[in-house]
Amino acid sequence: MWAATARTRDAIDALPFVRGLGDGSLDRDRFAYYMTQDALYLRGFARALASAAAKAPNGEEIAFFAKAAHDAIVVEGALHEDQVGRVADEAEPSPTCNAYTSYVLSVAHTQGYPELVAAVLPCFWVYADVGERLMAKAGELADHAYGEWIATYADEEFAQATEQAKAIADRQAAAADPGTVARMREAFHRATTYEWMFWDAAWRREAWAH
Ligand SMILES: Cc1ncc(C[n+]2csc(CCO)c2C)c(N)n1
Repeated sequence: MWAATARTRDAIDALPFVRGLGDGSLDRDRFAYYMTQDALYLRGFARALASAAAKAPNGEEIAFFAKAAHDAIVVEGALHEDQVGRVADEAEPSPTCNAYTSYVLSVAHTQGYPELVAAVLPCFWVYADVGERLMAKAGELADHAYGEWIATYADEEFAQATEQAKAIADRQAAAADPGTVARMREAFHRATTYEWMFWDAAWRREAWAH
């Protein structure tokens, strides 16, 4: 599945937003827009993770997704408050933020556990992948404008959570019928594309036309 998204991942690395995050040259306004949209995304995404916990077949996977839902709000929420302060209650999700969260929530509500696992996997995998790559290039994080962001996603514990999410998806795919596997691939691919769109939207400071 990961191999099928190689083009999208190359496109993510090439995004001006991601390059600027890596070398510290990204302007603060675009970063603040991204963090505000991300806070709105995390609230919806945490609900999808909680749904995955509700659908999970065993205690280990219930605990994994329930902790991921918790971390999406608490751990990443702390990063947000450090970086941009509390998100204003009146902040409105952008079209892309709305589309991505609505998409994962629609999978949560209309499809099964295997498809939902595939839909939430890029959120872990893309961020661990980008975090690791930016870390390798970043040098001393204390002197880096976006060091705290990079440290959050290059973290070893986060890498382990990503491995666990991949293992769960692999087990589900191995036991699934061909129709379910096809829907898992589609969900994985679409969510990976939404990850690209999310950064691109922040670069463009995307807004609603009306
Ligand atoms: C657009 C967007 N995509 C992925 C993440 C990363 N992320 C969100 S929730 C979660 C699981 C619990 O930590 C992870 C890894 C993000 N912040 N913003």
